[in-house]
Amino acid sequence: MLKNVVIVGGGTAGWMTASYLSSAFGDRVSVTVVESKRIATIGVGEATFSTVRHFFEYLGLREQDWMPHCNASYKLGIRFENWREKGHYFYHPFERLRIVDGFPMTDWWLHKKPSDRFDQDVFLMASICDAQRSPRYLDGRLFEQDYVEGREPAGTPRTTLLDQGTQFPYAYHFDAAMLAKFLTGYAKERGATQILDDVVDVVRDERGWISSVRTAEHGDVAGDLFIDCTGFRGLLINKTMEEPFISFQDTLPNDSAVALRVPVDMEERGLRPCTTATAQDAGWIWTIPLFGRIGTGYVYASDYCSPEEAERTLREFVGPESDEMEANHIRMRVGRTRNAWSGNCVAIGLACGFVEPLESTGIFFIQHGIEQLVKHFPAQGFDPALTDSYNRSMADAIDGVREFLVLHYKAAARDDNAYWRDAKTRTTPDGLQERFDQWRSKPPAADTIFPRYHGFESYSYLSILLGMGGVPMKPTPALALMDGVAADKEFQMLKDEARDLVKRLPSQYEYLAQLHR
Ligand SMILES: Cc1cc2nc3c(=O)[nH]c(=O)nc-3n(C[C@H](O)[C@H](O)[C@H](O)COP(=O)(O)OP(=O)(O)OC[C@H]3O[C@@H](n4cnc5c(N)ncnc54)[C@H](O)[C@@H]3O)c2cc1C
Ligand SMILES: N[C@H](Cc1c[nH]c2cc(Cl)ccc12)C(=O)O
Repeated sequence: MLKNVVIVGGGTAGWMTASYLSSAFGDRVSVTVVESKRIATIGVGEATFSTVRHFFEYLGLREQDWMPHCNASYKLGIRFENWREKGHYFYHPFERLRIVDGFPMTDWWLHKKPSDRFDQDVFLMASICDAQRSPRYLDGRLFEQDYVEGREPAGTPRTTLLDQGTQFPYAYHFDAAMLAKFLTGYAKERGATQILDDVVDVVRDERGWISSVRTAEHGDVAGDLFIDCTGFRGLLINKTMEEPFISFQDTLPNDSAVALRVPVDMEERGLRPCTTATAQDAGWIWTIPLFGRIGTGYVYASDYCSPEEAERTLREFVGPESDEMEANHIRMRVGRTRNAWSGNCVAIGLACGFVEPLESTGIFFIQHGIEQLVKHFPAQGFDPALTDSYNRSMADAIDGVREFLVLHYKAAARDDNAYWRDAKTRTTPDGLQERFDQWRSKPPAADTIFPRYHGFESYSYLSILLGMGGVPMKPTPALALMDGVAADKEFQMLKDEARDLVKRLPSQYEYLAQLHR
C-alpha cells in the first residue's frame, strides 16, 4: 500500500489536505508538508460554501473549536449590489425553494409578482440578512429546526455528504492565514511533518513520475504520492509533470484583484451575515465581514482597468479606514490544469484550478479535491481508471462553476459601459447558450442546469437569473390554470416566519461576541 504522501505548499490547500489525510488515515500513511518561508501564500480566500461544514465535521471539529481561532463569522449567502442598476440588490442564499402544487415558489412568484423583491418573497434568508441577524440563538440552537445537525457527535465515524446535496443554511467567513495556522497545529498533532524550506528541484524516475523533491537545506524528500499545493505556480503539476493549463480568459476576463484588510468597530457597524459583491465599472468588490475586521477587494479585468485605478476605486469604496492599510495586488490565473492528477502527482487548490471568487468556490474546489482523493486513493499500482475518474470529477466541478459564473455576467442588466456591454456578447462555454435559451421559456430545473456535479443546484440559477434582471423570465403557463390558493398561503407563511425570526434571533454581532469570548 501507498505509505508516504508529500505535500508541497503550506497555504489553505496544503494544510486542509494535510489535516484531512491525517484524520482519514492516521499513522498508516505518513504526511509531510514542505512549505517555503520565503514565498507568501495568496493571502485571501475568506468566504465559503455551506458544505465546508462537512470538512470540519470530518476533522471532528465543532464551531466552538475553530471559529474563535480564525475570526470566523457566518455567511447566509451573497448579497449582489448594483448588478442590475445602482441601488438595487438581491440575495443568493443557502436556502432551497419551497415547492407548492409541484412548482417552486419562484415559478409562483413570476406568475403572481407579490412584490418586486423575489428574494424576500421566496426565501427567509433575505430578511435575516437585511436585519443582520445570527442564524443561531444565544443558546446555540439553529434557527431552522428542520436541519438535523450533529447527527454524529464529533469524533465518531464521519459522513461526508458533499456530493449528496445537503443544504445547510449557512457557510462561514474566516481569516485564511489564521485557518492555515490552526490546521497546521491540528495536522502536526496527528503526526504530519512540517519542513520549512524551498523546493528547488524535483527528481523523477524513468517513468517521469516524481521520486523526491529536493529542498534548499533539508536534502531530498522522497514519497509515493506528491500533492501540488504551490498555488498559481503549479510547480509540480504544470512545471514538472508538464500538465497544460487551460485558460478561461476568453469567457471570464477578470484576471486581477487588489485586496485590503480593514479593522472595523463591529459593535457600532454591526456584522452583516453574508458576503457582499458590489458591481463596479470593470468588475466587482467583495466585502467579507470577519469578527474584528473586514476583508475586501476589487476583482477586475486588466483590459478595462489599471491596478492603480482599481486601488483608487477600492480605497474610495472603503473610505478613510483604508488609508493606513497596505494593498495586496494579485494577478489571477483563471482556468484549470487539464488533468489535476498526472502520474503520482495530484494538484489541489490554485495549482489545480481557479475561477474568480464571485461565488466563493476556491475552498470548495480544495475540499472537493481532497474528498475525491480519499475516494480515489491509489494502491501502490496507481490504477489509471481511478486517475481518470478523479480527473473527470475535478474538471466537471470547475467547468460547471465557470459556466455558472459566466451566467452572472450574461444575466446582469447593467450595460452602462463597454465592460458590461461586452459581457453580453463575449464567448460562452459550450452548452451554456442552449441552456440559456431554454431558460427564457422555462425556468432552470435540475435537468436543465449544468449536468454534472459542480456544487450548485437549480435554485442558485433561479436566484441569479431573477436577481440580475437582464433576462426576462416567462411565468409557467400552467399556473394560470391552477387556483394558487396554496401558493398565496405559502407567501404569507414565509412573510410571517421571516418577521418572527427577525424579532427572535440575536444580531450576529451579539452571538459572535459570546462565541469569541
Ligand atoms: C483575489 C482572490 C480572492 C479569493 N477569494 C476566495 C473566497 O472568498 N473563497 C474561496 O473559497 N476562495 C477564494 N479564493 C481562492 C483561495 O484564495 C485559494 O483557493 C486558497 O487560498 C488556496 O490557495 P493555495 O493554498 O492553493 O495557494 P497559496 O495560498 O498561493 O499557497 C501556495 C503555497 O506554496 C508554497 N510554495 C510555492 N512554491 C514553493 C516552493 N518552491 N517550495 C516550497 N513551497 C512553495 C508557498 O510558500 C505557499 O505556502 C480567492 C483567490 C483570489 C486570488
Ligand atoms: N453546495 C451548495 C452551493 C450553494 C448553494 N447556495 C449557495 C449560495 C452561495 Cl452564496 C454559495 C454557494 C451556494 C452549498 O454550499 O450549499
